[in-house]
Amino acid sequence: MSAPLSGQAAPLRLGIAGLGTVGIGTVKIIQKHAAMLAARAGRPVTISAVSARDKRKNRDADLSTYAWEDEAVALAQRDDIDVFVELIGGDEGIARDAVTAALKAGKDVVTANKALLAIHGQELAELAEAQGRVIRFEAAVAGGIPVIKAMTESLAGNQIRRVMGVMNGTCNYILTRMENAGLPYETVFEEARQLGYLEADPTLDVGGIDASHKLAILAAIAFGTRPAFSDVEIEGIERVSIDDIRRAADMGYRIKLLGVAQMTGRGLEQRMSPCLVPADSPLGQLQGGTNMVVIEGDSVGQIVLRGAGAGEGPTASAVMSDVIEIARGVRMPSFGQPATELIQPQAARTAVPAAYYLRLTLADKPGALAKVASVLGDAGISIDRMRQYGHSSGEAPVLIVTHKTTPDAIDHAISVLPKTGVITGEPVELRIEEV
Ligand SMILES: NC(=O)C1=CN([C@@H]2O[C@H](COP(=O)(O)OP(=O)(O)OC[C@H]3O[C@@H](n4cnc5c(N)ncnc54)[C@H](O)[C@@H]3O)[C@@H](O)[C@H]2O)C=CC1
Ligand SMILES: N[C@@H](CC=O)C(=O)O
Ligand code: NA
Repeated sequence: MSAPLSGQAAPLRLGIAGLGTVGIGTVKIIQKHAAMLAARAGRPVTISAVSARDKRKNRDADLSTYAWEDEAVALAQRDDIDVFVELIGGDEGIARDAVTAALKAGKDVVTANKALLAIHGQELAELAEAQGRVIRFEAAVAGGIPVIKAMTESLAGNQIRRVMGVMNGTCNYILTRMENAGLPYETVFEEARQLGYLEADPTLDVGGIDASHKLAILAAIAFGTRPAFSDVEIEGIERVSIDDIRRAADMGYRIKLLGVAQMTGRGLEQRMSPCLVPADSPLGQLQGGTNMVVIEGDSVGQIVLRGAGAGEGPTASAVMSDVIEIARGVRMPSFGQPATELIQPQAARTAVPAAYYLRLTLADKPGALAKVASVLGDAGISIDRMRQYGHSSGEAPVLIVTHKTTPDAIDHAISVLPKTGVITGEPVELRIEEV
């Protein structure tokens, strides 16, 4: 009887740079499931060498049998590795240098680095193709959710109409915790910091940048365009107040940091902003640090993927899916088609009509509401629902849900409203996304 395939074939040898949450998670899977991985990959998956900033640091895995490199670039160029696994992070500096060095040295690359891909993905994918290598990044978008493979493989027969989702677990944790515990943003932000949820630079999370990196990657795959992170219209969650979360809930909505990408006749729309979604929709129901990606294809209809977007196990699970794909000999182009064929997208600000949520604070005097209604009417905006809240001071909080209107009409109305002299404070305007 012949020996099993995994016993015959040469091992796939990895060099892992970055031994933090994701790096150690990846080492653990390889150590724990060696036989299973070999069977599935058709060959053993081994680690030849590793690299991180501090060799002496105590880590939650036995690394004693692997060679150590102080420099990630040196690791990337070693003769005894086939795949360079970049789990350091950052769009510039060492991660970019090491990935470039690996590709030039003829290695395949697996990375979880969404910032690197969103900003330098085109250049790296072209380099990989020129070298006859692959660069794969399932972990970079929505962590453990297999969204890259879903889009590049399972949905490859569809023209994608729209892709959207909640792709930053920290923001979703903050927003749902604010609602559930009735706490203000600042308190929950501090809680998230204590829990270790925030990136070293928290503005990447709460400023919507991390989620926008992910959206730019998905948009490139969905629409056959070069990744265009700098074209994403970004607004983070810093201005979302507990008041708006409560008022939105009163009207049957939840506030989510939602990314939406779609191709229209005007070009590629990519936006990341706090939006209202129906509380009973799949996105509205999403609690805590979970991610959700919604993909709409012309043949398949709507697909909803939900799961852990971060954390040691889920992210390492995605890294391993790429490693196994490479071990099997699958050579998938990074963005679903050859990088040189991706087109430069024309950036377009969204013109897609939507309903809007407006929260205004009116001076409590006769005719104030009539003036607001007249501004909205003049802008061609029709009111669907309106609610005035009890008040004790001379100010009256008013909530308006409009019928569908254009973003231009809303912008115009918001710019005119303060001139009526009946508005105190900044009007709050949030788009209500149809999901
Ligand atoms: N933590 C998570 O849940 C997720 C992380 N990612 C991405 O995975 C990557 C890694 O993230 P984490 O493991 O969370 O980061 P981490 O901060 O826990 O680990 C980073 C590792 O890189 C090492 N490192 C830093 N500078 C280095 C250098 N010059 N040479 C070699 N190693 C160096 C550090 O020593 C550390 O071991 C990032 O790109 C991140 O955006 C993606 C999805 C989820
Ligand atoms: N900071 C990110 C981690 C993974 O990408 C998040 O909160 O989702
Ligand atoms: Na993923």
